[in-house]
Formats: sequence, C-alpha cells, structure tokens
Amino acid sequence: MSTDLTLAREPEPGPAVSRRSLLEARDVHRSFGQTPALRGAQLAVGGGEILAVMGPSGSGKSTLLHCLAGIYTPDQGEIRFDGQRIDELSDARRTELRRTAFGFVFQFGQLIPELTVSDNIAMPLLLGDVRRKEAYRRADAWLDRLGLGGLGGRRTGELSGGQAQRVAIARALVPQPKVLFADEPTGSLDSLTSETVMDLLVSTARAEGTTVVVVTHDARVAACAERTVMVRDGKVSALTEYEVAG
Ligand SMILES: Nc1ncnc2c1ncn2[C@@H]1O[C@H](COP(=O)(O)OP(=O)(O)OP(=O)(O)O)[C@@H](O)[C@H]1O
Repeated sequence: MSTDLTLAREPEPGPAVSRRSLLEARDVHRSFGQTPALRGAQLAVGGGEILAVMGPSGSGKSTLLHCLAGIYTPDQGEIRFDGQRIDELSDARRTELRRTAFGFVFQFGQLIPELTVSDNIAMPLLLGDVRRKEAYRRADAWLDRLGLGGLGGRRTGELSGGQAQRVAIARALVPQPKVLFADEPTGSLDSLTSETVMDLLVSTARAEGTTVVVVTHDARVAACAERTVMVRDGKVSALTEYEVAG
C-alpha cells in the first residue's frame, strides 16, 4: 500500500478520487439561499480510514459532512458510498442507508436525557428490530469497552460531558456502521477529557474497522486521525488524497 501525500494543491474535479475509496464527494456544490457553502468540494475517504476535516469557521466543513452522510443532497456534483450514487436515492432510501450504514456523533444533544445509558445505547438496535434482550446484551457489552462500567442504569442527563460523549460513541457504533460521522465530538469538553474521548473513539472505530470522518477545530483532535483535509471557501483546498497502489 502506498499513500500519495499531495499537499496544498487545488483539487481537480473527477479523476483525483481513489478507485478503492468507500466514500466520495465529486465536485459538490451546495448553497443555502444566496450563501454558497460548498463550491466544488472533492474528497475520497478510504475504507477503514480515520479522516479529520479542518478549516475556518463557515468554510463548509459541516455542510460537507452532511452531504457525505446523505443528510443534505448537493445542488450539483455526486456523493458515492461504496460505488453507489447516494445523492440520487429517494429520501426514504437515504434515510434507510443512514440508519443501517452510518453512525453519528455530534457535539451534544443526541442522547435522550430521561433514558438510562443502556437504553440510549440499545435504542438504535431496538429501532432496527433487534430483540430486546439481545439489544441490551450488546449495549451492555459496550459499557466496559468505553469505560462506562457501572453506569448502565444512570440517566444520561446526569452524566458528565465526557461520559455523555462516550455513551454517544457507543450508541453510534453499536449497530456496527460502515462510517462514523462526528461533528465537533469533543467541542464541549475540556482538553484532557477531549483527548480521552477521541482516543476511545479512534481505538474502538479502528477495532471495528469503521471508517471515521471527524469535523474539528482542534488540532489535537485532528492529530488522532490518520489524515487531515482542510476545507476553505467551500473546497477541500489542501488535501492528502487517499490512494491504494495497484
Ligand atoms: N442551514 C443553513 N442555512 C443557511 N446557511 C447555512 C446553513 N448551514 C450552513 N450555512 C452557511 O453555509 C456556510 C458554511 O457553513 P458550515 O456550517 O458548513 O461551515 P463550517 O465550516 O462547518 O463552520 P463552523 O466551523 O463555524 O461550524 C456558512 O456561510 C453558513 O452560514
């Protein structure tokens, strides 16, 4: 395997993407009214890769993540997952894809505070028709893995920020998604907690073979990733393109 480290170049639409990438944005444009958020964004993410997306505020990072995850559809350009155009799928099929193949961790707000840690982690499995006993067995297996042993019965509204983010990671990974999308997953945490949470996110995703796309302002968070791309003015403007030889 060889990696082509091409820094600080303008991406060309089309051929730059890897043949073996799992997730691709090809010349993606997306505006909100008169505000252009993405202006020809180009990115390829390899299967199992841990990728950080950095860039100034308002540059289009979150919009890119939402397009890659099939939450937004581009005005122009293509999003491909496992070779398939997901921007062309119906809303229902994209929702199904997000539920079955993608996991999400946001800065905060994705947990149900009135429910327990185990309930929150089991929730995506229960919604996916896994039987109750099996869902809780699998959820509880994640507690120790993420240093949450003994907290299964605690309401998530009573947790610290770092504990809550570890629950969010477990909740996102328990259905074994192909890709984990994380938007500022440590944005509300102090730097020490942030490091612990990021280490856990990366090590568990790696152990599961899950591809990770993490948007962050924090260089220390990005340092946990295998590769960092920069988004500027709606383009992936300095990138190290993923490539597999042969
Ligand atoms: N839902 C929306 N409605 C209107 N404008 C939006 C919306 N989402 C994003 N934008 C605009 O699109 C541009 C890119 O926003 P985006 O949130 O993708 O940037 P970002 O790099 O993630 O920013 P930040 O680091 O501050 O979160 C900004 O000008 C923003 O104001």
